Amino acid sequence: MDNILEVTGLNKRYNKFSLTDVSFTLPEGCITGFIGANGAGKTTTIRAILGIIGRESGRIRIFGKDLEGNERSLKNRIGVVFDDSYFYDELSMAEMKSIVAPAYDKWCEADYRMYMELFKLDGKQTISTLSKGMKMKFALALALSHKAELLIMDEPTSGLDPQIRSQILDILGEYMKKGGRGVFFSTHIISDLDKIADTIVLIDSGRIILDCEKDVLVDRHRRVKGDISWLDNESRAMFLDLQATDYGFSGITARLDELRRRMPDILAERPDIEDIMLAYIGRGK
Ligand SMILES: Nc1ncnc2c1ncn2[C@@H]1O[C@H](COP(=O)(O)OP(=O)(O)OP(=O)(O)O)[C@@H](O)[C@H]1O
Repeated sequence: MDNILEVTGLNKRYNKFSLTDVSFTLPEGCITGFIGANGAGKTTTIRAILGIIGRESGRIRIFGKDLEGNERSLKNRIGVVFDDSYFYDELSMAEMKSIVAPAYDKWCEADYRMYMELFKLDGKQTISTLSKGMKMKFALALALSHKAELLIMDEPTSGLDPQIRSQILDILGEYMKKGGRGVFFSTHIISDLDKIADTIVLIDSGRIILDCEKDVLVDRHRRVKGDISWLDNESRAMFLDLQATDYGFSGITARLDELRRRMPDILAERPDIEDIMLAYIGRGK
């Protein structure tokens, strides 16, 4: 399987924040969820990938090509959605589309009309009068109407109601049915990941701390519970995150077998992705 997107050793420095040695890949046929706390560096990473902001070092390869020197041809193959899209508020959607469409060699008016109809959007409506959900759908219609093979989206479902979110996720599922494609999207909504992500990349304070298939991630971890008297310093160290009271403990571990050997009576449950994410970023629930 080829990689659609490869980010290697990306470093970007702001005054009070740095992306440090950010590396991950998006394999063909994969939907990757990009997660992390507020301010962890998701938008900065996405902007650096797209060349919207510069970087100190690092390599970005899209469809096996460096962004530098291939910007025009690569951007033709990428659909981009930001959570606050750069639209001219005073224009109608149809006018905005007329500005965007000529930027793409493979703009497909039929696809655009199909998505506008699916989303029940009327092109004559002025952008300033659109609700957040309508704006997001319009952004998605634009991103999906030029035969893009890679979708990069920054929080495409944030602030949307469950019905619209579900519709957008279904469309992404449909989009992936055609081979050779990939989706990379940031989100705070863990149920989005449950529904459609194949792999998960977790960023914390500008560093990638997990890059893993979703199912493998969940299989590898367990929430373990037991009596407080069973814990000693060595077993405590086997948890990523541990909450203990006078009576019992509960924690996330990737070392279930070792813990079972030391404490045969522990209870082990499958954690959800949020449990695992919080354990890795060190905050606990
Ligand atoms: N142009 C800039 N100049 C200086 N600092 C910036 C700039 N843009 C972003 N930052 C800082 O970089 C850090 C990461 O911001 P970023 O928007 O990438 O986080 P995020 O993970 O997308 O957060 P959220 O989930 O809240 O959207 C923040 O501390 C932010 O203040």
